[in-house]
Amino acid sequence: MNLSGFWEFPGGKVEKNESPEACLVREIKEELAISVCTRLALKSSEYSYSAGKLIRLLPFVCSWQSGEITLLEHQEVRWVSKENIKSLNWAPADIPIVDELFENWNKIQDQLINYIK
Ligand SMILES: Nc1nc2c([nH]c(=O)n2[C@H]2C[C@H](O)[C@@H](COP(=O)(O)OP(=O)(O)OP(=O)(O)O)O2)c(=O)[nH]1
Repeated sequence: MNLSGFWEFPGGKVEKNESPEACLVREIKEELAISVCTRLALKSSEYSYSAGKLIRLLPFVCSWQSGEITLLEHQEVRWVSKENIKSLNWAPADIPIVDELFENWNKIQDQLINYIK
């Protein structure tokens, strides 16, 4: 809630003995009610919102496997294009991830095309 009003990628904290990929699949199911598959890891981002507390974001590009998006925990969801991604008010820790997506948009799309059935 202290990041209320900022845009974030769906996700959450890794539980004990859980891989980052399994965590993301679980969190997206809990938050958006859809099943996804992790496809591509992006660079991690470390950020300190308060002294002595560091968070590390481990981003993955995913493909949507099944289900319809239902907002179970968030206020709003939005699909964004390359043209719009930088204009959103992102949580500070997300900015390097947004920059990586923006810089590599076409390359990432080319890599993901292999997963389209
Ligand atoms: N999911 C997510 N969290 C982010 C992003 N950017 C960012 O700074 N954060 C921060 C907010 C939180 O301090 C932390 C993730 O915590 P969370 O509240 O989403 O985790 P969770 O679902 O496991 O929540 P909880 O069980 O602890 O309540 O990372 C982002 O893009 N996505």
